[in-house]
Amino acid sequence: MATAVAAVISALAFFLLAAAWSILSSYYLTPRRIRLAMEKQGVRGPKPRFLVGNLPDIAALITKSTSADMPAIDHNIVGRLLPHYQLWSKLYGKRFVFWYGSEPRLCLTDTELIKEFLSSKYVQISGKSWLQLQGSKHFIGQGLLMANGNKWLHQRHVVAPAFMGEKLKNHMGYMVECTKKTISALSAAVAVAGGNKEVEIGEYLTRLTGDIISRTEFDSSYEKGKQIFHFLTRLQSLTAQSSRHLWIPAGRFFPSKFRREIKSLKKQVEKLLMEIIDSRRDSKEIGRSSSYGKGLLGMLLAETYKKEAFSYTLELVMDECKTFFFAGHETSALLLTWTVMLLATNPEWQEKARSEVQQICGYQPPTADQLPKLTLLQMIINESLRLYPPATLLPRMAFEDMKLGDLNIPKGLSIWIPVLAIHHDEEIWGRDAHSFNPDRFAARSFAMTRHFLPFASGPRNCVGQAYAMMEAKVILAMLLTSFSFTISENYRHAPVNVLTLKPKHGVLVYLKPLRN
Ligand code: HEM
Repeated sequence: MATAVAAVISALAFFLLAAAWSILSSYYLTPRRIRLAMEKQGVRGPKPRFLVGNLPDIAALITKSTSADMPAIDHNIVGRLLPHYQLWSKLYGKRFVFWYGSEPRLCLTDTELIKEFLSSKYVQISGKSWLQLQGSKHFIGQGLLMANGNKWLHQRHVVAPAFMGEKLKNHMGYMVECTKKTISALSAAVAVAGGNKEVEIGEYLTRLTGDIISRTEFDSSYEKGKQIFHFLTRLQSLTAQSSRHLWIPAGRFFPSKFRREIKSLKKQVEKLLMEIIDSRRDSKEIGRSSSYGKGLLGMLLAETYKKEAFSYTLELVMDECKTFFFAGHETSALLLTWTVMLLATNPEWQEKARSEVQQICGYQPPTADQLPKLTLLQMIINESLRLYPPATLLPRMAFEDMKLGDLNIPKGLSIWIPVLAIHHDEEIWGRDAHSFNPDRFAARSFAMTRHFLPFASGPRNCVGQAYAMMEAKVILAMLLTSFSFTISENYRHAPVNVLTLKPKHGVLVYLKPLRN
């Protein structure tokens, strides 16, 4: 008996010691090693507090800068959304280290170094950090956005073809069909109001991009896909709220009032996904269908049957479906919403874009061959992505020591790329950096430069970039030939950064039908 008790006590002591060592190493020794390594190279930053780092400073600065709406429609939004970047870059230079809890982050704005860091040379030894993985565990899990190393490489290789070439062109039919429905809904709303109606356009565009991605993923099971996405939207918001304390030691074990709802939503989503998956398998097995479906889900299901070293499990298929919904729907809706706001406040550009669309497409929805000819529209979209990039930041962690230009980056340091600040930098874009001037993209090559990062760059850039551009052009072209839009006097300009860059109160515009 005494030996058994002694064994339990020593196991417990061992466990406690291991836990204490892990906490000491993660929350003190490693951060200290990284801080000293960076200080040696002259890279400094605000003084961190024990455990919380600079989080209280960041929270206080953002709370202050976003406490009120902006007094006018001003595109100079860096100080509002990244006040900590603005303050610390003035004090310590454009390279500085700050602390997200006990995670050190190197702010990097040198676009030459960023290009190198995002290149294929470093793609396998950098990626998503533990904090990011934990935060999205119950939401998008191990899908492409959160995968690292070889797993990422394999997953990317499997899904990328669904968003290229002929497959991409096949999605265009869905885009046109869904946009027609949205235009009918908007026309009906306007008709009720007697021809000039104020609408919050963001709501319509979010539903529209949700419908389109649902078709792209699930083709014939689209209605069920929409149900899934309804649950996922709630799941996304709950997981974001419940992961706020992850930076605290053992924070993931804290009781969360959302835990039960998260579990139940996750179950509901997975049940619906399994129903679609089972019906696809049945159809294929009884010979009613020759494949598992044309959409992304069909492609992924086919992968589960491959006998290769890496094959998709059903869990990973589900994570991938959730990832593509998350990554491919809100970002696109935001691009469209901000573009409508910019066109509604710049009527001369709205008219120019409309003339171009009418000249090239008449009053018909654009065809795939016509899209590259919509060059003014492309310039407008680029300028919108520059001023209001839906993804304002790119965080990546170094998994190994690496040499980046003149910098030695120690393993465990997160690189924080403030895309919004780079897009508004007067040294890069000139003195009108905060103005809406699509002409700056007239020289096509500017969009290709290392200074323009709305979709990141390198091999781990946005896999849906061509899809997003095609979708934006189709929807904007169809909206422009259906309505003219002016900004409502009730619109309040209040960009906020909650994972993505959003208009806090939506975008209120008056729509006027151009045809009966
Ligand atoms: C205007 C719309 C969009 C913007 C601004 C955008 C932006 C981005 C950015 C900045 C990244 C890199 C994120 C990071 O590594 O931290 C990314 C990755 C990704 N995007 Fe997009 N995206 C858009 C639309 C889409 C669409 C339509 C899809 C899918 C159909 C999509 C799917 C993805 C996926 C799966 C990744 C992860 C890629 C990887 O890690 O290999 N995105 N996107």
